Amino acid sequence: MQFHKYQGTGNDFVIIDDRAQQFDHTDHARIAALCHRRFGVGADGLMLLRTREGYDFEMVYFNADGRPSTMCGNGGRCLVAFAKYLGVIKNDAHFLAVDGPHEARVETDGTVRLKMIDVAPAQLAGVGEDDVFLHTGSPHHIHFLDPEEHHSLAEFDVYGHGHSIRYDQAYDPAGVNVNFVQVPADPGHPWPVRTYERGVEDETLSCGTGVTAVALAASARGASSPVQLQAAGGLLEVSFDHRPDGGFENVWLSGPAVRVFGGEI
Ligand SMILES: N[C@@H](CCC[C@H](N)C(=O)O)C(=O)O
Repeated sequence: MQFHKYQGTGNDFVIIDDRAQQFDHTDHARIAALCHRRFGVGADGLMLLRTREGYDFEMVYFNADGRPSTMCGNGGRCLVAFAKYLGVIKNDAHFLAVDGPHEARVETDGTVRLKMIDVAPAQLAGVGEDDVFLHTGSPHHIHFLDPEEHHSLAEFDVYGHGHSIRYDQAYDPAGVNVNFVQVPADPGHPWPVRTYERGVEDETLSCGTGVTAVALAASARGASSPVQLQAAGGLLEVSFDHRPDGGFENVWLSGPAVRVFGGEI
């Protein structure tokens, strides 16, 4: 069986053209083995591109632990680039993912823009206003670093703090992804973000639904659409409109999505 390796700002995926539905999606141990960084191909997740009536394709997503999960924004963007590579789409896509239908577009420079689900208002997720929760297709806890306490996100212990919030009782039993954000000196500058991902159980270089959640949360702190987010693996952009109820609509995530290599498994 052929596989393809893609990455979107360093969030990397094994992708399989499963239009013939020959991949055993119930074999979670095999999926985890393929994603293993030493014994497998190595990836943050695995996706199947399947056919689906009424859509260009269906996205079936698994985390690196081999289990199916909620929406993956960078994965969705990579799968759109893969659909173009296969000739399943030209530049525009309409596909089905676990959180519902999505539109997407591949721009001439290769940037892939993905429309995300509408998002409910941010909820406070701690004692102060530095912690909020948003569901952008996947659940995200966002912590804004206190500039008095932490001068640099680069030196912050993302694994240690992320792991403890991910397993906090408040998020039982599903758990949560955890994003740490440094407030830039000027809200028009890129917002530095680092993310601990559920299902990878480690920091990843970028998380699409995560930076989307950060951009929406940052709008309460002076950021206006479009917001640029500096993930460890590259730059992403999120645009959105405010809804009268405090939620968000017309949310678009944009950035690069690149084929790295392919092979046989
Ligand atoms: N990397 C993804 C998020 C993937 C899902 C996440 N690990 C979860 O289980 O919630 C993204 O780009 O959004």
